[in-house]
Amino acid sequence: MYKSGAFVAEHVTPVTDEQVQPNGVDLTLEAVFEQREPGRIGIEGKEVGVRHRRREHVVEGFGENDATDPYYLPPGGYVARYTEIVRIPEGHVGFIYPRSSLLRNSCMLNTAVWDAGYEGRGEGLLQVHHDIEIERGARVAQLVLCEADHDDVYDGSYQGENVE
Ligand SMILES: O=c1ccn([C@H]2C[C@H](O)[C@@H](COP(=O)(O)OP(=O)(O)OP(=O)(O)O)O2)c(=O)[nH]1
Repeated sequence: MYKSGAFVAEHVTPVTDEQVQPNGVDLTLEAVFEQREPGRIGIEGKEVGVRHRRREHVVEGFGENDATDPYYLPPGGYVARYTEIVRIPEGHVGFIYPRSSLLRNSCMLNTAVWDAGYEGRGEGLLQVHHDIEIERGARVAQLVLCEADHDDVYDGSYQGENVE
């Protein structure tokens, strides 16, 4: 059974009333990264290739704008990091869906499974199929939690990621 947005909100920090939806909690965009070096998925182990944080105001041909300008993203694949720290409680599994306004603007957020016991500021693959502007701090995704059986809890290399 999927849990209510109010329940999900207890496991997201920080969270405002505006982010709490009937069935989940909206997550906001903290940063956008562009991959510069190859990564590697091995039979044992994996490596994330070098990525560079994209500046908010890169607009081809328009020079430097104000630091408060939104991200201007031409078509391509980007790694999006969420602002909020998410904790997946035991007895649950998390899924993130893109905000539908992204799809309606020819963009997609690809996501994987959020394991019971995971805590951190996670990331997703932002596919841009048509130029789009996204403000830092804008809602881009929705986290939902579903009750789930499991044996162990998450103890992988991304545990505690991006949490100072
Ligand atoms: O779209 C997603 C999906 C999951 N996660 C977080 C939560 C999840 O619990 C953790 C690890 O995900 P996964 O188990 O898929 O990573 P892996 O590639 O198998 O690495 P590891 O073996 O270190 O867990 O990353 C994200 O940040 N984004």
